Amino acid sequence: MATSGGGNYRNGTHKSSMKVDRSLSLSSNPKSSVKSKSLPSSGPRRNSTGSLAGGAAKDNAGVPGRVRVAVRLRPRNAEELVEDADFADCVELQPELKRLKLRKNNWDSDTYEFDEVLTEFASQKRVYEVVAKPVVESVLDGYNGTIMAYGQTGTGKTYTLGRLGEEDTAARGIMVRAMEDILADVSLETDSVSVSYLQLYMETIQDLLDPANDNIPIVEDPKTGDVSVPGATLVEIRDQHSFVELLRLGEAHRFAANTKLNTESSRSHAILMVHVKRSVKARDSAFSSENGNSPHMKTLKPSLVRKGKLVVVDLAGSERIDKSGSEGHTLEEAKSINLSLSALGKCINALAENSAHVPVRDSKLTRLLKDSFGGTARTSLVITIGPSPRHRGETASTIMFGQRAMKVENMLKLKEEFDYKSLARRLDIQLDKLIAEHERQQKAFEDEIERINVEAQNRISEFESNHADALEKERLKYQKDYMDSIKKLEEQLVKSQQKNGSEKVPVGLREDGSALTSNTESSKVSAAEEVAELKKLLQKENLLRKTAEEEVNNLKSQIAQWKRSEASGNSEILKLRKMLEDEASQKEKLEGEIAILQSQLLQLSFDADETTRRLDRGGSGKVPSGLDSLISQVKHHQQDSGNGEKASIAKLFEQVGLQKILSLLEAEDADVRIHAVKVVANLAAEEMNQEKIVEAGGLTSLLMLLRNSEDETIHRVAAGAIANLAMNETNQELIMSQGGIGLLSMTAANAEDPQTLRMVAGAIANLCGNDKLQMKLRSEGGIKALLGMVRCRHADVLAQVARGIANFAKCESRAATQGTKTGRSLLIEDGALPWIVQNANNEASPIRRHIELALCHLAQHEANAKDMISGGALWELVRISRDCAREDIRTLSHRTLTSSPSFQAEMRRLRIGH
Ligand SMILES: Nc1ncnc2c1ncn2[C@@H]1O[C@H](COP(=O)(O)OP(=O)(O)OP(=O)(O)O)[C@@H](O)[C@H]1O
Repeated sequence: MATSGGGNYRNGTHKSSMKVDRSLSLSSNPKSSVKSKSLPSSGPRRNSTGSLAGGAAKDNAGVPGRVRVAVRLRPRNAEELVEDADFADCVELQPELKRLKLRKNNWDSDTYEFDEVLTEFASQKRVYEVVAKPVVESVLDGYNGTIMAYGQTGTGKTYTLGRLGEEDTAARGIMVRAMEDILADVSLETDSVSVSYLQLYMETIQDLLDPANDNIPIVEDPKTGDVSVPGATLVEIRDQHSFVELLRLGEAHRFAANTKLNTESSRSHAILMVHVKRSVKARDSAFSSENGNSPHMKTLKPSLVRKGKLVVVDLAGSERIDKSGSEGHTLEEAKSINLSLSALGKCINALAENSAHVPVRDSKLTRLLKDSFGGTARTSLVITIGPSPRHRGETASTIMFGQRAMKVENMLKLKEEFDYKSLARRLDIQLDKLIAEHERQQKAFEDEIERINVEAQNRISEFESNHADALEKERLKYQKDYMDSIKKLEEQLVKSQQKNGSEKVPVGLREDGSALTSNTESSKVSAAEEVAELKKLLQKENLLRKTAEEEVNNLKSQIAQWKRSEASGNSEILKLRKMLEDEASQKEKLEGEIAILQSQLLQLSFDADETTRRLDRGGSGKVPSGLDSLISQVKHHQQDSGNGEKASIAKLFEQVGLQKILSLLEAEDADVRIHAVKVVANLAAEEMNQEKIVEAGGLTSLLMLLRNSEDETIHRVAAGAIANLAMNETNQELIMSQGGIGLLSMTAANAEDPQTLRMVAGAIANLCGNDKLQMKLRSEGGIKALLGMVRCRHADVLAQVARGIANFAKCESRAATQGTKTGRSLLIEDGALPWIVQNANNEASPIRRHIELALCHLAQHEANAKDMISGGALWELVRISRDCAREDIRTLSHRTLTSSPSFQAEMRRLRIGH
C-alpha cells in the first residue's frame, strides 16, 4: 500500500510528498501492473490489452483482467463557491499524468495514480468512453461486465451513471449511452436484450420496475457459483425510448431521503442489470476449434449463444454517519448502507491482498457483486470526489478505496454455450412440419377415396337413368306398336264383317240360287285366310312383346348386378382404409426391426470375416514320418482346393481312411496322438470334411481329448478343431449335448497358453451365436468361462471373448424382439457389463468393434437400460454414436439411443446431446 514518501518537487515550485502506490508502477508487480494505466479504449473484440478474443477463444479458461479505476472530480457547487471561496480545492488533478494530488496542507500533498483522471471539465461523453465503453464492448462479445460508481454523497455518482439527458443530450449518463451502443450492435432478429432494475435498501432487494416485488432472494448456482436474481422483473428492450421510460420508472421508485449534504441524495444502492444474449455462428465461437472436427456436432448443429451481462451499480453515498446528520430511521439507513459498503471494502481489501478468505457472504451487496470483484467480469470503477476541503477526510477515504480496487484481478471468461433451447425449438418446428405434411397426405388420400366414391355413384346413377329412359322408351314403343296392331286388326275385322253383311243381303234378294251359293263360299274362304293371317300377325306381335319383356328383364338384372358391384366397391374402400391403418402401425414396428436387423447384419459380416480368417489359418508343427505326408497332402489339398482339385481329399480318405486317422487320436504314443489331432484339425478346417468327421465320431474323440489329455498342444489343436466344427449349427447342438461347454470351460480354466485360450474362446464364441442354445450354454457356465479367459490379456483371446459376447447379445436381442426373452440380459446377470464397458474403447479394433456391437444389441432391449446407465454403458454408446469410425455402427448406436425412452430420459437429465 502507498506510504508517505519524502518531499518531492513538481513543476519546480510545488513541494509535495509523492505518494505513489508502487504496486501500480510499470513493472514492479506484474499482477497489478499499470503498464496500460489508461482504461483500454476497446474491449475484447479488438484483441487489445487483455487480448480477450484471442486468449479466451483458445480454451475459454479466462484471461486476467484487472479492475480499472477512474477518478472523477465534481465542479464546485453553488454552496461551495460561496462557502469555500477563500480556500483552495482539496485535490489537484494531473490528467495527462493520470495523477491526483490530495492536499494535506498548504505545502504538502499525497500523490496517487489512477487508470484515468477526469477533471471537473470532463464531458459525460468522455467519461462514458474511458470508463464504460470497453466494458460494454466486452458484454457485447459475451463477457460479464460491471460499471460501478463509488463516492461520498453528492459527488456525482448518479450524475455519472444515471442522467437521462432528456433536456440536454450531452448530459446523458453511462446507463443511457451503454444501451444506445448495445442496441446499435445487436440484431433484434437473432439477439435479445433484457433489463432488470433493482435497489438494495437496508439489506433487502426490491424490484424498481415493480416495487411490490420486494425481498427478492439471491440465487447461487451450486455448480458454477454464478449469482442471479431470478425473482426480478425482466423486461425485453427493443428500442432506446422504452429503456429510458424504464429508467424513469425505476428512478421514481428509488428511495431518496433528504440529508443535509444533498437534497437528492440516494440512500439505496441501485443496480441495473442488462442481459445481452447473442447467437453466434459456430466458426466465430470459442468452441469451434475444439469441436470443429466432430462430424456429430456438425450434424446436430446447435447454434451457439453468448450471454453477456452488464451490471451498472450506483452505490449509495459513502459518507460518515455523523457528517450526514442522519438520525432515527435515517440513521438505521446510514448504518445499513455503511454495513454493505464496509463489507464491499473488506472484500476488496482481501482480494487486493490476495487473502485466502474473501468475506463475500457478509452482505447482499458483496454477494451480488461476487462476479465483479475477483470473478469473471470486466469491471470498471469510477470514484467520484468533490473539491471541498471541508470533506477532505471522505475524499481521502474514497481515494484509498479506489487505490485498493485497482489491485483486484479478475479472470475474464467468455459466457458461451450451446443453444439447446433453440435447437429443440427448431426440431419442434421440423416435427410440426412433418406432422402437417403427413396429415396433408392423409387428407389427400381420403379426398381421393371420396372422389372415386362419388364418381362411382354418379356413374351408376347415370347408367341407371340412361337405361331406365331407354327401357321406358322401348316399353312405350312396343305398347304403341301392340296397340296399333290390335287397332288395325279390329278395323280389319270390322271391315270384313261389313263386307260379309253387304254381300249376304243382295245374295238373299237374288233369284239365281247357284250364283248366290258360289259367292258365299268364296267370301268365306277369304275371311278364313284373313283370320289366319291375323292370327299369325297376333302371334308375331306376341313374340315381339315377349322378346321386349325378356330384354327388360335382362336390363333389370344388369342394374341389379351394377348395384351389387357398387356395394362390393364400397366394402373394398373400407378394406383399403383398414389396410392403410394397418400399414402405418406395421411401419412403426418395421422401423424398430430394421435397427435390429442392421445389427444382425453387422454381426454376420463380423462372423464372415472371422470364418475367412480361420480358414486362412491352419498349420501345425513338426510332423513325424508316416503322418507328415498325410498332413502335407491335406495342406496341399487345402491350398489347391481353390483351383478345383477337391477330388484329392477323397483319395486321401481312401488311402488312409478317416477311421484310421481318428483311431490314432487314442494312440499310446503321445507324439502320434498330437499329430493325429493336427491332421484332424486340418481336415476340420475344410467345411466339406466336417460332416464326415462328425459322422465318423471325430467330434466325440476331440471332446474326449479335452477331457483325458493333459497335453497343452493337444488341448490347443483339439479346441481349434472343435471351434471349426462349431461353426455349423447341427454340430453346435452335438457339442452341447456331449457336454462340450463343460469340457471347454475346464480347458479354459486350466490353460495358460494364449493360443489354447484363443481356440477355446473361439469355440464358445461360435456356440454363443446359436439362438437355441442360449439358456443351456449359460446354465453350463459358458458365459462365465468366456469371461474367465479375459485374465489372459492377449488381444487375440480378448477378441474371441468380445465376439462371443456380441454373438450372445445378438441372439438375446433377437429373442427379445420375438417376445421369447424377457427380463435383463444373461450377460448382465453373469457380470459381463463392467468388462464390456471397460473394453468398449479398446485400442485393438477387433475387440472394440465386437464390443461396440454387443453394446448396441444390449441397448436394444429396454430391460437392460437401467443396468447399462448405472454401469456407464450409456456414455460408451454416446461416444460410439459420435466417434465410431464405422458409420454403420455409429448410426446403429445413434438409432438405438433415440429409440430407448430410458436412455432418452437419462440423456435429457445429463444434458447430453448425441
Ligand atoms: N460532473 C458534474 N458536473 C456538473 N454537476 C454535477 C457533476 N456531478 C454532480 N453534479 C451535480 O451534483 C449534484 C449531486 O450529484 P449526484 O446526485 O449525482 O450525487 P450522488 O453522488 O449520486 O449523490 P448520492 O450519493 O446522494 O446519490 C447534482 O445536482 C448533480 O447535478
